[in-house]
Amino acid sequence: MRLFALDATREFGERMAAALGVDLDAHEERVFEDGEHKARPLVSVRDRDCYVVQSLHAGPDDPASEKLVRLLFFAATLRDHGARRVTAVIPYMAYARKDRRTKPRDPVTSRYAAQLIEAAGIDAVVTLETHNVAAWDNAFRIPAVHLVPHDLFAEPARAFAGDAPLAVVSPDPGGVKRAQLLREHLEAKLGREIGSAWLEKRRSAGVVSGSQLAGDVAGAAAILIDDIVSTGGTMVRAAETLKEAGATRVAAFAAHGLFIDGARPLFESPHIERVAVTDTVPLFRLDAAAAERVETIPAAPLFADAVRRLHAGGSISELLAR
Ligand SMILES: Nc1ncnc2c1ncn2[C@@H]1O[C@H](COP(=O)(O)O)[C@@H](O)[C@H]1O
Ligand SMILES: O=P(O)(O)OC[C@H]1O[C@H](OP(=O)(O)OP(=O)(O)O)[C@H](O)[C@@H]1O
Repeated sequence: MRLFALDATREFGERMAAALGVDLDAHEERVFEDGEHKARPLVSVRDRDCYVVQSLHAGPDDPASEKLVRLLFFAATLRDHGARRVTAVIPYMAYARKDRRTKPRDPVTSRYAAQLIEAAGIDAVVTLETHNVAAWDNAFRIPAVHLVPHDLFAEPARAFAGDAPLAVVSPDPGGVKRAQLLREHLEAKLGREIGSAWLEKRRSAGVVSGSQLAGDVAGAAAILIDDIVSTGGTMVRAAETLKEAGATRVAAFAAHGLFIDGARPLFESPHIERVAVTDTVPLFRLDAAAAERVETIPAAPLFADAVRRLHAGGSISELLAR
């Protein structure tokens, strides 16, 4: 096996390598004077099963599209030099939110990103909790592994709720299945019944509307679960509605913490007691006080386990059933 982490995702790659008990394989990334770049492996990849780690969130130094292009070019380079298989390990998948047309003549960018990945000669992809699982599954013809963070959230959920009644809530209709699966996982893990609810939400031209709540959260500690926290607006709106409906406390859990502009509304909200995300996106947009309030759960061991199984022909379904 060869395990590479591109420079922008070096730290996450190192955490994966540590979980796998290996060192990252060496590569070189150079930027030319005009801003163009090249990357090459510094070890032979002939007949090797290669894994390339690159998280496609924007910032702190490069936009998402730059990181995507670097991943594509490096994967193509590995193929050119005889790699037997190339798997892209993408902790945070960019452009996943543009999974459908919402305006006339809109793009479906999530599918175009998948087409580019396939065109670069990548044989398989692995990501964590993308925006729309159906869109992810349908965009690729190559094996596309979708990991979920349910087990990563079990201990934070237990610590948050204690013995109080607990409800798992989706802040929008698109996340109902995600919340349902987390709730089922937590019921099995915590050994007790957990309630559910979901909220109405519509985003158009940058404006978010809708606030109806389906489900009963009165007297319960509520965990909001989402794929991403971006500005934090979705979580704040949902937390207000839950408190009005009688939830005693609210926590905001998401797989990916983008925390755009420091997500100030989230950290200033009197309604959100706890924030938990995985480490697929570093907290570079948060000041020290906000970062202190975030519980960051390592996802690298989960990715390492997935890579171990992919390399050995093991079961990903078993991994996700834990
Ligand atoms: N990066 C994105 N930020 C905000 N909204 C996004 C992003 N990517 C896709 N979307 C989706 O676009 C529509 C809203 O866009 P309109 O042009 O106003 O229809 C909404 O479904 C977002 O999820
Ligand atoms: O922190 P925020 O800035 O509120 O952004 C985060 C929200 O944005 C995404 O949904 P989006 O509204 O784009 O999805 P949809 O239109 O597909 O429901 C995501 O699933 C979160 O719910």
